[in-house]
Amino acid sequence: MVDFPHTTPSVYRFAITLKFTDYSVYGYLIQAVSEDQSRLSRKGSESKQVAASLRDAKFPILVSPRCEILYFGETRLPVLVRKFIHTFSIPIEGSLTVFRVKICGIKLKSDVDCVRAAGGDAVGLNFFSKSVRYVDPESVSTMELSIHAQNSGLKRVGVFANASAEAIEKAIRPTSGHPNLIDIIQLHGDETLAEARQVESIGLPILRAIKLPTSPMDIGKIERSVRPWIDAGYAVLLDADGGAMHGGSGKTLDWASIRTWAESDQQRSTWILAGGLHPENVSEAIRLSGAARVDVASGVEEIRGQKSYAKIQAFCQAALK
Ligand SMILES: O=C(O)c1ccccc1NCC(=O)[C@H](O)[C@H](O)COP(=O)(O)O
Repeated sequence: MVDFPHTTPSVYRFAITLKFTDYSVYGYLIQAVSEDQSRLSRKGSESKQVAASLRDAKFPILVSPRCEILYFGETRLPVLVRKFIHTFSIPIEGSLTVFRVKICGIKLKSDVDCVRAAGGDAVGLNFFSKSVRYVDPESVSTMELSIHAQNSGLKRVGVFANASAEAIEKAIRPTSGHPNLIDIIQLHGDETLAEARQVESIGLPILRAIKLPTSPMDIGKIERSVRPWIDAGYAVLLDADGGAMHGGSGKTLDWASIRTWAESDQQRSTWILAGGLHPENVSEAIRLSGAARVDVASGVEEIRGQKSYAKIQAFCQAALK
């Protein structure tokens, strides 16, 4: 897996490393990539340092002599490369380089400033109208909030629940010609894979929230919930089932179960721990679950729907230590 420093988020939204051993698929890939009009370099890359030195290069895809594909895309993987991955069942070793700490449901520019100062690297803009954290995508204040988050170097994750692809697209680009309000689409409802595929056409990476029971689970239960989404190329956010409100429930998952599943996952898929985290339990949650990435909404609020700066600060400090 290649992880870039978070200092250049506007250059690299994510990097993916794929490994394969059968050289016959190599030709297929080159064809797929060039058909997709992506620029291709056959220079090798064997270390993080080499990959990092390519930061300013203009090659979104790099196939190394060791048969690794590195993709440095601004948006999702090119369609034909995705097809390639599925056709040959290539295990994805790294996936969306998303974020380490996301503070979800921000509403104010001062929330953004606080997240940035605390060391968080992503904010969630909640576009689910029934949420207490909802922000109207068509309002000027939301547009300004989004621009401020982008200028602050934070990833902007748009949270949706059961919205159609058309509605999501409209929310992301409320006026024609306006830049996207967000960088990543978080699907937090009961969307099917087929519906998510339609959302893909928008051209932004998708993060799939998987709502799990709060009680202990066996590997099979978690695996059945997450695997179809991981196989489809999405990063997953593991959240406690919040019932009709979908998210922001403040309920915790059984972290030991999550760890057992994660350790059994040979693909080492990208996943984010969410659900009931707060400044006092986040380091324990990370220790028990093995999470490398965390997300929080209600746990950094004193008044429901209103962020507490002391809590954001304490949360980030505990999560990043
Ligand atoms: O936060 C909400 O109100 C919400 C409503 C509907 C769908 C998703 C929502 N939040 C998405 C998130 O990513 C939350 O951070 C996640 O559900 C965890 O919430 P919490 O348990 O409050 O930390």
